[in-house]
Amino acid sequence: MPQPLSTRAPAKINLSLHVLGRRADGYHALESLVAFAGVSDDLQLTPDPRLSLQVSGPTAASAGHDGDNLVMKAARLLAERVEGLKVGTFHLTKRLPVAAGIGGGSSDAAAALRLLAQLNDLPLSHPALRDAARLTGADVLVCLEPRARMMRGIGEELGPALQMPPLFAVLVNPRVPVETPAVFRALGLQPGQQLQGLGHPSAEATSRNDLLQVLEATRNDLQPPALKVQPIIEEGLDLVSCTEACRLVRMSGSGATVFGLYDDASSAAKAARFVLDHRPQWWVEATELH
Ligand SMILES: C[C@@](CO)(OP(=O)(O)O)[C@H](O)COP(=O)(O)OP(=O)(O)OC[C@H]1O[C@@H](n2ccc(N)nc2=O)[C@H](O)[C@@H]1O
Ligand SMILES: Nc1ncnc2c1ncn2[C@@H]1O[C@H](COP(=O)(O)OP(=O)(O)O)[C@@H](O)[C@H]1O
Repeated sequence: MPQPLSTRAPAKINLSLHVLGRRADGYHALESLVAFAGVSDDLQLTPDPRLSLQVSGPTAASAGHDGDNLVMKAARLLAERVEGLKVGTFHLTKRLPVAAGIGGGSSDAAAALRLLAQLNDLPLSHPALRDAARLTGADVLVCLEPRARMMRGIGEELGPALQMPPLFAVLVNPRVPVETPAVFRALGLQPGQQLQGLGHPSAEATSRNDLLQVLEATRNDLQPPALKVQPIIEEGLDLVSCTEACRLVRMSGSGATVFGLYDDASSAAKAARFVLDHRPQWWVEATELH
């Protein structure tokens, strides 16, 4: 029996997200500082001539039919581009909430591409791998090498990995899915419409205080339209705002997950207990962002 290969698929957090306009093809041009959390899904690949997927874990049911899973989409797109690609059986342990603004599906797809790259001795810079990532979804490329960095365009322009001081965070999701296209639609931009960008400050910060100052000068432009689509997000923002020693509260991606940032791990853990005490049914995690 061949040994399985395994990797983590960490949650993606948009620390900032500026919308610069809407392209003629309907997609929105973005500028976002992306980081990755300690909480994740897990993916294993056991080599086999046939490509297949099994999904288990607490949020497996909400991830949809296995055949439509982004893990399979990414693997198929790579197999179409690399002749004789060795494949196998994927086993996904799904823990992250689905349609939550933390790119769980994108991170799973990127994890699948990393495992296939390892099995086939392909470098992560291989053009077929990067094409498969881009074609699977806008957020997949940034998840391929999950390190904090700037992301621009619709996710195809990536900056270098940033030496970011670790941020201690609480992640809060009401377990209500929010569909990304609905939030972009609620922004109400016409194709071809440009926005007056304020410009994104440099995220190359040396200390946590510097980084928090940079983040305070940024925003998530999808937060107001997401609140219109799913007003429960406001409850998450309010609860996290009430936690002790919270330095910044914001929504990630198109929601509904919101995050709070703290100076140390114990404040983040305390904040998680506070939110869970008030909303025992919600998904709440204290974690580090890198
Ligand atoms: C908003 C972000 C921010 O990181 O994250 P999430 O909230 O999904 O986590 C991403 O841009 C989401 O990326 P991803 O979830 O991969 O999007 P895709 O599947 O490619 O696109 C879903 C739909 O969202 C809209 N879309 C997506 C990205 C973009 N830059 N402009 C868009 O208008 C389009 O309507 C598209 O059909
Ligand atoms: N592996 C997967 N994990 C989560 N969702 C998936 C996966 N594969 C396909 N999907 C579909 O992708 C959509 C977006 O899911 P997800 O990546 O969790 O969203 P978000 O980026 O907003 O957190 C969902 O509607 C879901 O049905």
